[in-house]
Amino acid sequence: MSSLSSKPYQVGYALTPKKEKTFILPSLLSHASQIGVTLTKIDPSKPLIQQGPFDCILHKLYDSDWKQNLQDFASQNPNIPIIDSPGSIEILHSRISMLETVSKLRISNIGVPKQITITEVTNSENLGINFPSIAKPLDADGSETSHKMHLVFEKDGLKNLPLPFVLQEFVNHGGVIFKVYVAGKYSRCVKRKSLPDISEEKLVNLQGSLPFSQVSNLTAAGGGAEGCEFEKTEMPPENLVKELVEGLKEELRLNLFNFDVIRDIKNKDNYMVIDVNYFPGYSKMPDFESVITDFLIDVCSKR
Ligand SMILES: O=P(O)(O)O[C@H]1[C@H](O)[C@@H](OP(=O)(O)O)[C@H](OP(=O)(O)O)[C@@H](OP(=O)(O)O)[C@H]1O
Ligand SMILES: Nc1ncnc2c1ncn2[C@@H]1O[C@H](COP(=O)(O)OP(=O)(O)O)[C@@H](O)[C@H]1O
Ligand SMILES: [Mg+2]
Ligand SMILES: [Mg+2]
Repeated sequence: MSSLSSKPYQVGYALTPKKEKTFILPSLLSHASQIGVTLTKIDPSKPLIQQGPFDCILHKLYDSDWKQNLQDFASQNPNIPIIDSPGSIEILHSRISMLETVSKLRISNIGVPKQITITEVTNSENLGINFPSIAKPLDADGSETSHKMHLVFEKDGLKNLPLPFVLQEFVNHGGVIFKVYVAGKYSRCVKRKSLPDISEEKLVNLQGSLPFSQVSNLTAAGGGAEGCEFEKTEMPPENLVKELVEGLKEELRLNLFNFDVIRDIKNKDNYMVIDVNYFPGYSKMPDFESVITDFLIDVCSKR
């Protein structure tokens, strides 16, 4: 539970309309205001210096005018925390660099699936990637297209996919994914349903590629771990999650992110990180209001 902040704090936020709708919820505003934290909308098209005063800035906008606006503000207000630095966020905008941060940590039992970047599709070359695999848009910049993925069952399935993309080996993981949310010193791991496993038997009958929107066609029941199996699925070891969170925080220098982890069904000690996102959908996390308010108080009081 949040404790009363020592003084009133003003937090300015600059978000897309969609993000504002899912994050700036009445329940967050009311919890924060009870504790002395006011969240105020920033007009990103006007100089930040003329708005406020703010004790910290929260943002998830990436256009160059906004980045310039932030930089001008930062040079005049070097002590006001900006959550987070655009330079640090940028690492997560490529599906290659986002996972390189995980590989750099060299934590035993934690890896990433084998992946390569495809900029053109030729007939001859051997890609060194096993099928099934997933084609993911290289850019993970929050655009509509950045989430449009395809399951690819054979080399022929690479034709006609939007370039450039990352081709990543599909790892059977029992249809359950773990999502780890980080907000400053707080972190929380939750499980969610994921894509179903693809057996060798199923694979022989699958051709070409399939957009994710049609993946439910793969299973009679509509995909993912079925009710009971999902409930029974064990969470990953707490110390492993903690090591990963601390390592990623240090490597990325970010306060607000989440990452997706799967457990390899072939070797249950092995975990793979498949995705890292900046400022994810926190409202789906347990205790969202108090976690975010406590985080904001922490940031504002440290400056
Ligand atoms: O990948 P998962 O874990 O499902 O989380 C998604 C991504 O983080 C999206 O960010 P992006 O598109 O930048 O990858 C984000 O959209 P926005 O931040 O753009 O809104 C969604 O936030 P909510 O819309 O708050 O649910 C969030 O639910
Ligand atoms: N290598 C993989 N093996 C198995 N399933 C995967 C793999 N990569 C992604 N998935 C599945 O696809 C979903 C979307 O992929 P992800 O990389 O998380 O994209 P997004 O950035 O759109 O969330 C994941 O939540 C998971 O269910
Ligand atoms: Mg994801
Ligand atoms: Mg993502």
